[in-house]
Amino acid sequence: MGILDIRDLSISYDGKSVLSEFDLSVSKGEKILIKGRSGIGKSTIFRLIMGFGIQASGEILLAGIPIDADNIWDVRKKVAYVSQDTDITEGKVSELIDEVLSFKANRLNISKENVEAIMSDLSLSHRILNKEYTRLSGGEKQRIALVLALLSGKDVFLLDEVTAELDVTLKQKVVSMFFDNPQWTVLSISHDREWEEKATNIIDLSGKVN
Ligand SMILES: Nc1ncnc2c1ncn2[C@@H]1O[C@H](COP(=O)(O)OP(=O)(O)OP(=O)(O)O)[C@@H](O)[C@H]1O
Repeated sequence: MGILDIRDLSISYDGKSVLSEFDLSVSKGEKILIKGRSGIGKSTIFRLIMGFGIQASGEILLAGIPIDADNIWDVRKKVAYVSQDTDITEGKVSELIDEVLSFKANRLNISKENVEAIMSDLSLSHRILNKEYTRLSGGEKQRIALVLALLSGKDVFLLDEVTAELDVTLKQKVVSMFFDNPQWTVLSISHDREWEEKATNIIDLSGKVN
């Protein structure tokens, strides 16, 4: 049993099979790249793990416990999800960061210097703190969403195309930020080769689908 287990997962939309009898077992600390052509069902897997209302058969377990409607909020407390849709929130960037840091569990180890170091690694100037999130560029939103995930204190990450809008240097930095921590379990959906080069396991969904 892993930190995350997917067993016999099948999904279809309007009679068309998207995923069929899909199995995956992820051990703590693994760094997984999920790839496969557009529309094959990669994002659907993440949405199911986070409990975003899709009918499916099969089972998903987090640390051995089947995810269901009663415990989905526990799952969301433990798993950081950065979706392709970066229009996730609104408010000033500084307020969003303060909100994440205000959760008791996160206050323990994170200082203002940590935040500044992460932002500087992602080439984000401190001036962005005063901007409205909704006014940021696509790449800036993506990087702030990553900062929020990195500060969340969680240790399982589902990252959906989070480097798509970044330049090569930033892509490499983001991959290192998530993959270099041996404690973190990371599943990344991406077409970027920077993830493929460092992943411990590559799941290619092509050929697994009807
Ligand atoms: N709510 C929905 N209703 C109907 N069809 C859906 C729904 N959500 C996803 N689909 C379909 O399921 C298939 C898989 O979608 P998904 O977003 O998982 O693909 P993906 O592999 O992540 O693609 P991409 O690489 O383009 O992001 C697509 O054909 C999509 O149109």
